[in-house]
Amino acid sequence: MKVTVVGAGAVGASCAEYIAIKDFASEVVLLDIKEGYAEGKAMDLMQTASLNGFDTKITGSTNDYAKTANSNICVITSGIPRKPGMTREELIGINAGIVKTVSSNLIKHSPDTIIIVVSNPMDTMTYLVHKTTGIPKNRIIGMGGALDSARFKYRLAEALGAPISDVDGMVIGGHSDTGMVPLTRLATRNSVPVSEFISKERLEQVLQETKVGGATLTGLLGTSAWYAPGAAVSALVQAIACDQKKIFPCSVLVEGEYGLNDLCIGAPVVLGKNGVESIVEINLSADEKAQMVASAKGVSATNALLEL
Ligand SMILES: NC(=O)c1ccc[n+]([C@@H]2O[C@H](COP(=O)([O-])OP(=O)(O)OC[C@H]3O[C@@H](n4cnc5c(N)ncnc54)[C@H](O)[C@@H]3O)[C@@H](O)[C@H]2O)c1
Ligand SMILES: O=C(O)C[C@H](O)C(=O)O
Repeated sequence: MKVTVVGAGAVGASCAEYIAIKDFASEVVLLDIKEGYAEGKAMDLMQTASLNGFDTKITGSTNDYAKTANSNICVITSGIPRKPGMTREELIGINAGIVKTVSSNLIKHSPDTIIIVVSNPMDTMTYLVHKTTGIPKNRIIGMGGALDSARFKYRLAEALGAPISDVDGMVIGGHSDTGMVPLTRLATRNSVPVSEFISKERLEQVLQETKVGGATLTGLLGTSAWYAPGAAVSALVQAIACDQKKIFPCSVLVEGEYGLNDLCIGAPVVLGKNGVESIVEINLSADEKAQMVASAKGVSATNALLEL
């Protein structure tokens, strides 16, 4: 199993590290445009192998896509992150050009690859990859919901005073400060609805904290987060590489699912060796459906800014 990660910055390196530590891939290629940067990160990570006990071979490349040839999975993290006070949508001007060039180079060398898009604004960047590469929709996956759901579980556990492993919950919709749809109605503590443990008001606070999870970290760090994003990407890569058939909310092209068309947006999907094996349509309440429609409107408005 060969995995390429484009962008050896904060998220790309964290993602490569988690993939290596889980030890399911034979090879990870890190590629960056900055001279020597990916090679340096790869060497540093390889020097953790004997300490962390993995055999995954990590190599670096300065913009040489020949080294990525025949990758089974390619992750795109190249592009600029936001600064405090910015929205993810404001990154479109620079990141669209980067994602378009990078995805085209990847496909040239790995025509059968599955692409995971991370660069922001992620739903729009995922749509851009659809529009410009023409590869089948099951092989283009945007990472956002897996991260947002992890943050949701963190906030739920905090509110419940429970261990995170006791909590389950999912966030669908767009990966934006206003577009996320945390499914509080379906969240559970060991299969008991969380509403049985905490008040409506506290649950509303959890929902709001989840939606601005990325912005909160950006305010604290001065740039956006990388540990949980890297871990979320590595979980998707592992589900595909190991054909786990696990459900994750991912940004995928919807063609009628949830009543939506012609955009990529977060929905629960089964991930396996073919990438998106299926989109799972869960029964949403009228309010949740309305939130999905509003979220889709926001994503489509950003998509309209693309020069396709
Ligand atoms: N979808 C998500 O949940 C999620 C989570 C975190 C970050 N992000 C996004 O991921 C992106 C990367 O964030 P980061 O914190 O790693 O940023 P970073 O600045 O640390 O790293 C980005 C890297 O991309 C490289 N790069 C730029 N143009 C390139 C090109 N054409 N080819 C190859 N490499 C190129 C840069 O040299 C840099 O090393 C940002 O757009 C950020 O908003 C998304
Ligand atoms: O918040 C950001 O800009 C980065 C990422 O989308 C995140 O949610 O951490």
